[in-house]
Amino acid sequence: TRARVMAAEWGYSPTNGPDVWARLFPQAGGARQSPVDICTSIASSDSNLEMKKLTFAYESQSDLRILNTGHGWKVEAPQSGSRLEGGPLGEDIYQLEQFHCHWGETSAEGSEHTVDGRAYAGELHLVHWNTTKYQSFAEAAQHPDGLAVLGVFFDVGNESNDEIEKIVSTLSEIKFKGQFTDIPDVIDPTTFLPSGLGYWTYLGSLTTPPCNECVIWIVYKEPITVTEEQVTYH
Ligand SMILES: COc1ccc(N[C@H](NS(N)(=O)=O)Oc2ccccc2)cc1OC
Ligand SMILES: [Zn+2]
Repeated sequence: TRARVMAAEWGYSPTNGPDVWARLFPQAGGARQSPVDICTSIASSDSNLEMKKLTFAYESQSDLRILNTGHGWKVEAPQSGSRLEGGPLGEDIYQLEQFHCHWGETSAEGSEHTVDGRAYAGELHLVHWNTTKYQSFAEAAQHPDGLAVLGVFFDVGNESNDEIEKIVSTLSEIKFKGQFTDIPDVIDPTTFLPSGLGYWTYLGSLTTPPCNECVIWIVYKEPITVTEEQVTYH
């Protein structure tokens, strides 16, 4: 039936959106689903998180492939030389796999997480997987400590972000879902991170189907500034 056909293509409308994802993707009905609203008044500061500082090391890469996923863009950036560790990640080392962005029709909305009910213009996700315990990204995505995703909020301001511009400037070549192209510039993921490194962390899930409950979320408190053009659909 049409309803079944619609549900097979998940999205964000009333007939195929988050409220019905659990029909096709059972994990979407789970107890640790993302995104969440971060209530800063009940977020507790955890002293042993400070003890083991979160540290990261990335490589610079050029000719990265960017894909239009139909729900945003994704840059495949497997970096065997990258390391994310410490903080909430225990003794395990996580490696960068890809990064992608969520944004909205206007700069009034677009982020997946909200902070005390407030949405940001967009949100960048740097996705890492646990190479200490698992042999592949796909395997890691089946385990509760398999993935670690760094979230960085976008605030709209007057200055553009040069690194984001390297990505956004290629979007005109991939207007349709499934299209991809290579980013000629050298990209250093370190430059996406805010200067203030305070963060919130919680155990959650992929925010889209299949909604696997396999993500240790690390959401930076400080947004980075981009221009309106850099975070809105054209
Ligand atoms: C099986 O592996 C995955 C399957 C699906 C997603 N979706 C992802 N979820 S998120 N926001 O939690 O990273 O969302 C997007 C949205 C736009 C572009 C790319 C990803 C991520 C996965 O691995 C990270
Ligand atoms: Zn995401």
